[in-house]
Amino acid sequence: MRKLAEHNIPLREASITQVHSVLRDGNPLIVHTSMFANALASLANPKQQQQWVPLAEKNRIIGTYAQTEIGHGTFVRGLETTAIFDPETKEFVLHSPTITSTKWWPGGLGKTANAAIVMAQLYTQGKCYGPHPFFVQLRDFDTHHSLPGVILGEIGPRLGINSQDNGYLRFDHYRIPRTNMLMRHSQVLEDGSYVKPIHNKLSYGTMVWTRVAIVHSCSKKLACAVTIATRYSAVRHQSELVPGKPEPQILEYQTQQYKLLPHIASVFAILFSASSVLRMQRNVAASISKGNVELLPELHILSCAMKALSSQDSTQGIETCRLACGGHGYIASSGLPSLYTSTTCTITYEGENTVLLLQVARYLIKSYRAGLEGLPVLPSVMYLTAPSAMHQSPPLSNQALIEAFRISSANLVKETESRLCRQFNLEQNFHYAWNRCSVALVHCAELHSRYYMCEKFLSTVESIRASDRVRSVLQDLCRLYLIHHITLNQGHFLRSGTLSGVDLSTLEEEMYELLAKLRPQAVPLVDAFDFRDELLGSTLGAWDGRVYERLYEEAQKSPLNKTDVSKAYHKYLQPLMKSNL
Ligand SMILES: CCCCCCCCC/C=C/C(=O)SCCNC(=O)CCNC(=O)[C@H](O)C(C)(C)COP(=O)(O)OP(=O)(O)OC[C@H]1O[C@@H](n2cnc3c(N)ncnc32)[C@H](O)[C@@H]1OP(=O)(O)O
Ligand SMILES: Cc1cc2nc3c(=O)[nH]c(=O)nc-3n(C[C@H](O)[C@H](O)[C@H](O)COP(=O)(O)OP(=O)(O)OC[C@H]3O[C@@H](n4cnc5c(N)ncnc54)[C@H](O)[C@@H]3O)c2cc1C
Repeated sequence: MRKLAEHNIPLREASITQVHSVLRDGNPLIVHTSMFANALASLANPKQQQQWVPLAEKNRIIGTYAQTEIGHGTFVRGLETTAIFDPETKEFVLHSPTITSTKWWPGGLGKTANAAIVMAQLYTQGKCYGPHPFFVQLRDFDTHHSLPGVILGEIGPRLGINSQDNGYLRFDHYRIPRTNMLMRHSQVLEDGSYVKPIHNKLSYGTMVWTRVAIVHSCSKKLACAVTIATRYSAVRHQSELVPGKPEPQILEYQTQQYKLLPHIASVFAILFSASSVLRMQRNVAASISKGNVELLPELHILSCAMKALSSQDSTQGIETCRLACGGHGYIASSGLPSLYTSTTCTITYEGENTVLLLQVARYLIKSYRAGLEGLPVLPSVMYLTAPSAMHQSPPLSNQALIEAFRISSANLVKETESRLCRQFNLEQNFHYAWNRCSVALVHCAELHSRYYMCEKFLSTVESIRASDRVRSVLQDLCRLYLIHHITLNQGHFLRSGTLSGVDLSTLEEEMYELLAKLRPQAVPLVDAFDFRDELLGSTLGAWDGRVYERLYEEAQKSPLNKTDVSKAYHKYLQPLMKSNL
């Protein structure tokens, strides 16, 4: 917090700095500095902002974002917490009517936060208007005691991020002023009448913002993991590459290069996509403040697509890096286990990935159908019905590979849409038919998202300002990324006829050459991420490469090493040894 103040960084931008990496196992303020700060910035009206933002900036108010309930996470429309307007007192009455309506999970809610943005079903004049955000004080601002009518606590240990006190929260007819409803987009007036927003999903804006921030953070986490595993692979010598010769650095093994280099490339692919979605988000935010919501659906879909892909890629990449370090990757001091546990949650939170991919698929199918009917579709999906440009680029050039992605994705959407129609004819119910096609629909979304990420990687590398040597390394990395993902998805390319078996063999051959070509760049590339040792927090990945010394020094810190004979010997082991059991 002191660093943020020193550098004049507004609270809501803290999450896209490295400030949170300092505490590797999560921290209780992360939702305060990210979602809470953003909800105030984007959902509160100017008067409300004047009232709460300065207090939040000074950390007098520490907030969280309380949406998920123990019985409802994905399906936001199904939330049960109610906020019923009482025109007599001009207050909302917040209530948790059932066990399933208990708020569950919000970060920092357990012990840290004294306020929350609560998503609750808004009722006024006897009518329900769906989930809306409310500013709710939970604890006394001086004593920190929870207020009467507010029941809260911490939910217990989790797979990771245990330094963050995820909490639960219930309301017992708890009253808040009318003016605590966040009223930038929709309002309840004094007489109880409801003023609707210009787009009915604007109250979901904080989720969209956070999905974009998550893409950035996934790139950083993966960059940490590849830094650790690559440096370690340059220090570690094992086995014989040629019988009788000295043990080589494990980075010399092609299989090790295959484990690491595509994930180094992935850091750039995710980062460049994140920057592109962030730019779009800033444009959309500016348009919304002028009353234009035209591009909101496109932003929603791209943020869903990139959040899903980047969380999946970084989680898998971190696990591959851990495995690439052999036994030492399993030790906590390597830093890799906590990187994994603090990243795998991004697959689930802020929209479970399958659910987000189905949102993307819904958009793809709708856009495909609109395109066929000659209706306007948004830029990122025009390719679904636009004529193919496959033959315009030299065979197997980068452009040709991007075109192959585009055509394969369009082909898969077309095929899945036909399947959906056939299923609809059988079921006579769109929703059942949709469910019957949902595995294929997720594949459509994944391929489209991968195409977008590949395209962003390539277009950024082509336009980036860099020296020829740096550009050439980035071009090789980008090429490796494209080929790697084509080989992983080869079925789609063969099915669409965009690449032949011979093409795939040629590309595979090139991939193996690229691994060897990029091997000398591996350490400089991860050094260029420029993580301080304190941020990496790894015995395996420190800049000086003193892996064994650090492992040994770290072992000395184990509490069990404080005494030669542990208490457990006297209490359990010695009696056992003497017991003839
Ligand atoms: C340091 C690191 C960082 C900081 C890290 C910070 C730590 C974070 C900690 C974690 C915090 C949390 O998890 S907070 C809780 C997060 N929870 C979630 O993300 C819940 C996920 N669920 C949802 O978002 C929704 O329920 C969703 C699945 C989209 C379905 O919503 P609905 O049922 O209301 O909508 P649907 O019927 O499916 O769709 C209706 C239409 O609305 C559109 N639509 C749906 N959502 C939209 C949206 N947000 N914006 C625009 N449009 C939207 C759809 O595209 C459809 O368009 P048409 O097709 O045109 O009709
Ligand atoms: C570490 C962590 C921190 C969190 N922090 C917060 C926070 O600060 N604030 C907050 O409000 N929430 C928070 N959450 C909650 C989080 O947002 C939800 O867990 C998430 O949205 C998923 O919802 P769920 O748990 O209900 O899963 P579910 O929706 O029950 O998902 C379970 C399974 O059902 C499937 N499924 C669900 N719906 C569909 C569908 N329509 N079609 C196909 N399959 C479906 C999913 O794919 C998944 O496989 C946090 C969660 C975690 C793990």
